[in-house]
Amino acid sequence: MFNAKKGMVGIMMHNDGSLLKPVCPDATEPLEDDEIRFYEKISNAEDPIDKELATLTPKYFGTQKVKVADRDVLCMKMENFTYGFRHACVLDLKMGRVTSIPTAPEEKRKHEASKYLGTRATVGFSVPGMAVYDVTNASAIQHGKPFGKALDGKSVLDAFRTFLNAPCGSGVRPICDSLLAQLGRIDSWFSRQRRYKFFASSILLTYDAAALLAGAGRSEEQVLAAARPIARMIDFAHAWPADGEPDANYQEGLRNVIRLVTEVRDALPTA
Ligand SMILES: Nc1ncnc2c1ncn2[C@@H]1O[C@H](COP(=O)(O)OP(=O)(O)OP(=O)(O)O)[C@@H](O)[C@H]1O
Ligand SMILES: O=P(O)(O)O[C@@H]1[C@@H](O)[C@H](OP(=O)(O)O)[C@@H](OP(=O)(O)O)[C@@H](O)[C@H]1OP(=O)(O)O
Repeated sequence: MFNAKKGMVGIMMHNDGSLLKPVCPDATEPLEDDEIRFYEKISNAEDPIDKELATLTPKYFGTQKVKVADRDVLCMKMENFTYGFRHACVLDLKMGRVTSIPTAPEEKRKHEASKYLGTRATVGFSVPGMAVYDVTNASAIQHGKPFGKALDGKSVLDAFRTFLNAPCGSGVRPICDSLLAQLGRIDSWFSRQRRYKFFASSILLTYDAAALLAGAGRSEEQVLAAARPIARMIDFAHAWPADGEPDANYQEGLRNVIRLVTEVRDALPTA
């Protein structure tokens, strides 16, 4: 259960269905962890840009200490987008060509710059994880980092097709449309904000593929109500002050994510 590398546990689920994300292993109080400070700031914000940002992330429910094998682990409690899903599909997109903060030690910068070159250099993001329920073959697939490291600017489109269950045809269209509308809100926020540059931060895409099992004859509203598609920003351990500049590193990847989902949608057959 402990992650030997980071010396801590992975994400856990609370009895009420929310997520418990362990924070920096050395932090025993919330003020010692950057990501907690970030969520506290935006969830109590008066500033309109910060307030809007809070609507583009999971809802934050504060912190909680959790006993794991006799250790007190400090966790953030947050909204779980896949709670209650029967066939959860989850795509984690780590945004930006550059994923280390400007003051990171050279060794860390070099290590980060050496990974996921096939997608970072072409589409400006990487795919550290993807879980899909493949409706056509009735099988659940879980891909880790090696899958994302093997992708390039062309094959990443196939990964999006697989993730979106494109072979299911026109039933997938409302899911794509909903994801695109939500990604558009994130893009709009980035076009106006000049407060942050995010490093190694992700966009999470989720939906329940059980919505596609019922077959033809369902209205778009019925598919959407069952699929509950979500596109949100997650993972803010490395938020950096932007000093009045746009976050071009994140925006490049985001525009390509929007392009790829649009390409999958536009190639679907009409109903
Ligand atoms: N709000 C959420 N709802 C549903 N699933 C989530 C949510 N947040 C995170 N996850 C799942 O947990 C995974 C890890 O999340 P996150 O990147 O925030 O944690 P992490 O500890 O920084 O992970 P890593 O170090 O592997 O990047 C995501 O890829 C996703 O599968
Ligand atoms: O070893 P990897 O696969 O490159 O994964 C890294 C790694 O977990 C790294 O942690 P650390 O070893 O620097 O503590 C993560 O860095 P941050 O915690 O600073 O974000 C990286 O994000 C991981 O990279 P990735 O998930 O992109 O493969």
